[in-house]
Amino acid sequence: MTKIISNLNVTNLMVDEPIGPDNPPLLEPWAKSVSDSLVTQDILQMSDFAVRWDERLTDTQLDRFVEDGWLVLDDVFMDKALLALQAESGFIDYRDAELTAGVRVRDIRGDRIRWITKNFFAGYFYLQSINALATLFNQSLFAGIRHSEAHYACYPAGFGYQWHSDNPAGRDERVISAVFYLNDEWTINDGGALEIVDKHGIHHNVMPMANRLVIFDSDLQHQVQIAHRQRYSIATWMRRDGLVPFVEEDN
Ligand SMILES: O=C(O)CCC(=O)C(=O)O
Ligand SMILES: [Fe+2]
Repeated sequence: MTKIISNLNVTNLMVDEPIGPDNPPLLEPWAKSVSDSLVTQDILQMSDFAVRWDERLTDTQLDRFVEDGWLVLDDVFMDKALLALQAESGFIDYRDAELTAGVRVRDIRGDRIRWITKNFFAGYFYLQSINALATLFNQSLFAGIRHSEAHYACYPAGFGYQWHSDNPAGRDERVISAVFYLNDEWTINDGGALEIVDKHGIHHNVMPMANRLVIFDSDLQHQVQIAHRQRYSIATWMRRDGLVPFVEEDN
């Protein structure tokens, strides 16, 4: 009978340049050696999220936004960026959302969320692109936005978010809200529409379809109708205050 001889106990495992304090893992897209030498078309980059916001938003649309308080843009990002956001949204360790008081009230909002920090890849590029949009709002509407914040959100089937405005009573730091949707093939039977009341008191239903960005004045009342299917989105706020943008620890 052949005897299998293992050398596992005697041979040291050889690792080239072991990872340690002097040799950190190259996990961040902006790590120097990655951006210097390895950038290929396959690596996700900020340019994949570039949108010519000044061309996408005509003067007429901007006027309507001021007049009505809301606006919808479709086909916002290129496929690569959309796919990356969809993929990232599927791998997130979501946390229970909280109301402002820090109390979880499942009856009021059923979404599970994760704030976007530098540790996200696609989400962080998305946030930079939204900052470029905020610059356009500052230049054209004197919106006074100083930074943006965003979280991935997942509404399990059977949940929504009751009527609210994004500025709780007495607050006004949020200037403009923007929600980006990630759901392929969403139909009317899937529920989960964003119902928004415009500045004239007219109700509008917006379906949470992939690659759609709805932008609205943060003071407008809105609700998420009950979704009958898992519903993915990125809720985003452009704010006038100068707070540190990341409100949650990275761990
Ligand atoms: O997902 C949506 O359509 C809106 C979410 C929302 O209103 C919020 O998170 O404040
Ligand atoms: Fe909201």
